[in-house]
Amino acid sequence: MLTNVEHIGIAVRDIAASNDLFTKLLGVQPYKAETVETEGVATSFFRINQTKIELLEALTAASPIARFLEKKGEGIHHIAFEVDDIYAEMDRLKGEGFILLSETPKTGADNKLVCFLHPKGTNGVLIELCQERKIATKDLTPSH
Ligand SMILES: CC[C@@H](C(=O)O)C(=O)SCCNC(=O)CCNC(=O)[C@H](O)C(C)(C)COP(=O)(O)OP(=O)(O)OC[C@H]1O[C@@H](n2cnc3c(N)ncnc32)[C@H](O)[C@@H]1OP(=O)(O)O
Ligand SMILES: [Co+2]
Repeated sequence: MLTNVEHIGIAVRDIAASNDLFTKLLGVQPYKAETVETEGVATSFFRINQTKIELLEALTAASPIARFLEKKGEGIHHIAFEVDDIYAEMDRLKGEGFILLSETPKTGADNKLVCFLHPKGTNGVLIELCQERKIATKDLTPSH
């Protein structure tokens, strides 16, 4: 099940300049910055109540963000939905005919499991599914 919008991803050319811009716009500073090597991106995150904004700058020419900036310029790059069970959602959405961009979940920011749906199958909007990694409850039970 999709439970809520987890974040909105915005592609930017210069994350330092955009951090200043979004700090002025939102009235809060980014609460974290993270490099995600597998996607070739530097990110920063802003939060207002439950709403999260992810700024993304390309670190390599092969990054999806570099290609996006080249073709479309800066702007909204993706919408990420939190899911309770990413494997179940990937199966369900594949069954509904959506195009998954990976067969298995990848590791995203915050060590979450993520999977993308191709924008060609979603009215031109890149969709990210993301799920918190679950810690087995037995790992939290104190041993006696
Ligand atoms: C930080 C980690 C993580 C998190 O935890 O939050 C992230 O958010 S990572 C974000 C960056 N990673 C990704 O975007 C991974 C998924 N994306 C991809 O695999 C690719 O970008 C793509 C969607 C498959 C497109 O790649 P490719 O086919 O190589 O690029 P093209 O430039 O040729 O695009 C083809 C086609 O698709 C359109 N497009 C591309 N990106 C988007 C987009 N974000 N939104 C809407 N449309 C998009 C592009 O314009 C092309 O259209 P046409 O020109 O009409 O063919
Ligand atoms: Co994202």
